[in-house]
Amino acid sequence: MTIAKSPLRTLVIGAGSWGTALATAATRHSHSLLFCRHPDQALTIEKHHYNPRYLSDLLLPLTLHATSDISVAIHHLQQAPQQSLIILGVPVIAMRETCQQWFTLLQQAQLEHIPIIWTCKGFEQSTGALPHEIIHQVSHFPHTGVLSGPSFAKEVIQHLPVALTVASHSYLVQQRTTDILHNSFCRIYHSQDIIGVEVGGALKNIIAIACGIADGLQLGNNARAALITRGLVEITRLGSTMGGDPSTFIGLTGLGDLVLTATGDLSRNRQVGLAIAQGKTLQAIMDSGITAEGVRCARDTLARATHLGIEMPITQAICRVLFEGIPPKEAVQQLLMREAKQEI
Ligand SMILES: NC(=O)C1=CN([C@@H]2O[C@H](COP(=O)(O)OP(=O)(O)OC[C@H]3O[C@@H](n4cnc5c(N)ncnc54)[C@H](O)[C@@H]3O)[C@@H](O)[C@H]2O)C=CC1
Ligand SMILES: O=C(CO)COP(=O)(O)O
Repeated sequence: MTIAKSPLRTLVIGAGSWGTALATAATRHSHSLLFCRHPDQALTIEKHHYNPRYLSDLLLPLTLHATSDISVAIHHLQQAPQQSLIILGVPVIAMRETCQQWFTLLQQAQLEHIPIIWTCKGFEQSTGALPHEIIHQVSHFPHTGVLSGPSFAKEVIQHLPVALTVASHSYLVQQRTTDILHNSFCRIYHSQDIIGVEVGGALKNIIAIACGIADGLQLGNNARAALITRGLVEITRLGSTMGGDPSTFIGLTGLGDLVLTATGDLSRNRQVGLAIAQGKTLQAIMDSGITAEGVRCARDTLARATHLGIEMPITQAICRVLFEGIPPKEAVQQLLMREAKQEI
């Protein structure tokens, strides 16, 4: 079926790198509209087919449309409410505000039955809530889920192969996400483990920072492999205590995303680690406007782990470096010099 004849419609809210990439992937099987906060951004995408603020060197498909007008976005969904999907592509820091604004509008337009998926990775700072908890606090919309997995936006815009997991208790969410995003370069897997998927996505960012630091200090391949493996143990320990299925953490959204961001230089969290190892201050790094959710997540995770009595030595070491100013080399020594113990 040609796109002109497709009944499917996608609205992506949040025109950062990942929102732009997913809106691009969605043009394969649906009429895809990207909602931008800034009118100039929407105009440039419409007229010149690139996002002037994110990944601006990549050309976007002519079939991708953009708007900064909320009424246009709502009208887009009203054209085919039974065939639509909404993707929330904003970071966790903007999740509550975005949901509060949009869910009211969707309800007023009687569009609350449209499946909604989100992509953010982390805990809300003020409440410690996971994204699905924010969603449920704001609304009781029936068809919601999380989309996650190892995926650099740049590669997705370039149509390089990627595999993602959508976790939801709603069959409609899984089916609509698959109908719209599953194609010859993008595989969609299904899961019901929302907590496991969300916790894996949030915590891998902390280990990506740790690997960036280790690589920046030139500690070698052995050190990186140890950090990834022991990092996965930490993620699984906390994640399963929080209610995630232990097997989720060795899947795409756990180990998969961990390997990607711990080793791939496109990862902003890894870049934070590399910059810290070069002696840059956290303040200077964050002032550059980089979205690196592992920084906030490290503090929130450590607080949660301490509360639950769970040991997370790598996370603790990262917090010492990021927030207490301990030199990275000293934190490495402290990690290595802990008492020998049983591996499993
Ligand atoms: N970039 C990537 O490759 C991937 C990112 N993700 C996740 O997707 C989420 C979004 O990431 P990116 O697009 O990379 O971030 P980004 O920094 O590139 O873009 C963030 C977007 O959110 C919007 N935004 C920020 N604050 C807002 C607010 N208060 N209200 C409304 N909109 C706001 C910005 O205008 C921007 O469009 C993050 O949680 C990230 O972890 C997931 C997979 C891949
Ligand atoms: O989550 C990501 C890929 O799956 C993107 O990682 P960064 O946020 O570290 O860039």
